[in-house]
Amino acid sequence: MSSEVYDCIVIGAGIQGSCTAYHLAKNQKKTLLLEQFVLPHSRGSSHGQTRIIRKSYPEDFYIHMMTETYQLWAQMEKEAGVQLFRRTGLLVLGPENGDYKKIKANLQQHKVPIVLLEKEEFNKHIPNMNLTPGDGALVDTTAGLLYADRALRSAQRLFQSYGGVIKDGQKVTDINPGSVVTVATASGTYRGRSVVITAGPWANTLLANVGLELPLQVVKINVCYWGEKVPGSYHISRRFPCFVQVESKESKHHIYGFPSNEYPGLMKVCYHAGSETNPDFRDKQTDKTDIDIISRYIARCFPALEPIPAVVETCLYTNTPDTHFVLDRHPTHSNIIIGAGFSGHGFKFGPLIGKILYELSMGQAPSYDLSPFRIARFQHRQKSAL
Ligand SMILES: Cc1cc2nc3c(=O)[nH]c(=O)nc-3n(C[C@H](O)[C@H](O)[C@H](O)COP(=O)(O)OP(=O)(O)OC[C@H]3O[C@@H](n4cnc5c(N)ncnc54)[C@H](O)[C@@H]3O)c2cc1C
Ligand SMILES: O=C(O)[C@@H]1CCCCN1
Repeated sequence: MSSEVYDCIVIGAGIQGSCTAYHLAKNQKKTLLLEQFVLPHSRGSSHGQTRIIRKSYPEDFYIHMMTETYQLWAQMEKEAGVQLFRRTGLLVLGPENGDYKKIKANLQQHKVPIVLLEKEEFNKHIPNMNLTPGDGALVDTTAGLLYADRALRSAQRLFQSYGGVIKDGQKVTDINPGSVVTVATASGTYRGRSVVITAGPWANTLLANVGLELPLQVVKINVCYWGEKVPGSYHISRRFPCFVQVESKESKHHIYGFPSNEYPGLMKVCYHAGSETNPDFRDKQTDKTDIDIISRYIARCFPALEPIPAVVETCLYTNTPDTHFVLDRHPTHSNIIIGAGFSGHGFKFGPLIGKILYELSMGQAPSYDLSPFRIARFQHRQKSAL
């Protein structure tokens, strides 16, 4: 074992761990970032070209957090000298009385600039798309997309430029709590005054080492790309926005997509649900119900797309029962910090999550009210003996 003691060891180099490490090193903390796979990799939740960034949430606390998050992304863009955010607007659609109504009211209450689209003028703004009768439609004009792979690389590169150390290809196999925490991998043992666990779909595997089990469900998401019948019909350069259909005839779960940009002639449209999986054996899943749901939605609402996917990739969600994140200290070891359960919507918050986990790991008061994110909310479900 090396005699070196880090201020913090971050386990897991997805967007949350990489952003946490970035804040730590930027604040002169001696930090080690450990990753089980050789970087970059596509087996967790943070790979792929794009993610939606938006204030369109029904909950106040997420809108509130997004104000600073946009600033932190802009700051990271500046430091990295790389474009990470592209404003496309986000088209939000759904039956007037459901979640759509809550999102609209929340955006209006928080004075987020939006444009309400009446059905008569819908196609003037959004060509090649059919608005479902009875659905409301609005555009959150501040929203857009994040270049995800680039953002992840930028956080890791900045972390290293501030003196941080990344050791990839090193799976953590044991964690021994104490005032100095010992973390073991097959290649070495490391010591840190604090540890942040941001292990994505593997969170519970790691937490078992510190006597904790959270009610997390790992879900495989099919990331589907659909061919444009006329290439360019939904292209980003034609100002087609990102969209979220919050509920639809086909499903109560979101269907969401991005303007075509990543692969020429293809538009990414996905379903916000999938089948439960084991992150180490996920390719055994063959359920295609989700793809059928998107197909039917596309046939009905996107007349200029082929309703059969041209490319299907995979990505994992780690869901909590209420879909809110876990941002907390370990209940008995206060220098072990947990960031988990990002439930398919955590990427956009990366730099703010990183700041919050940094604050917790340094024993500081967090800048936000973390009550929606506490482990204690699962008390009745927890299987741990704590
Ligand atoms: C298809 C899809 C679409 C999404 N769309 C959006 C969106 O539009 N907007 C949005 O905001 N969010 C979105 N999300 C959610 C977002 O991408 C995730 O919330 C986020 O990437 C989670 O990051 P993470 O760091 O927690 O997990 P991960 O990226 O999985 O990182 C965890 C890391 O820990 C490592 N690790 C695990 N165990 C160990 C160990 N024992 N030792 C060392 N390392 C370990 C893993 O290898 C992994 O690299 C989407 C997710 C998916 C899958
Ligand atoms: O976090 C987001 O913004 C998207 C919305 C749709 C579902 C997937 N995640």
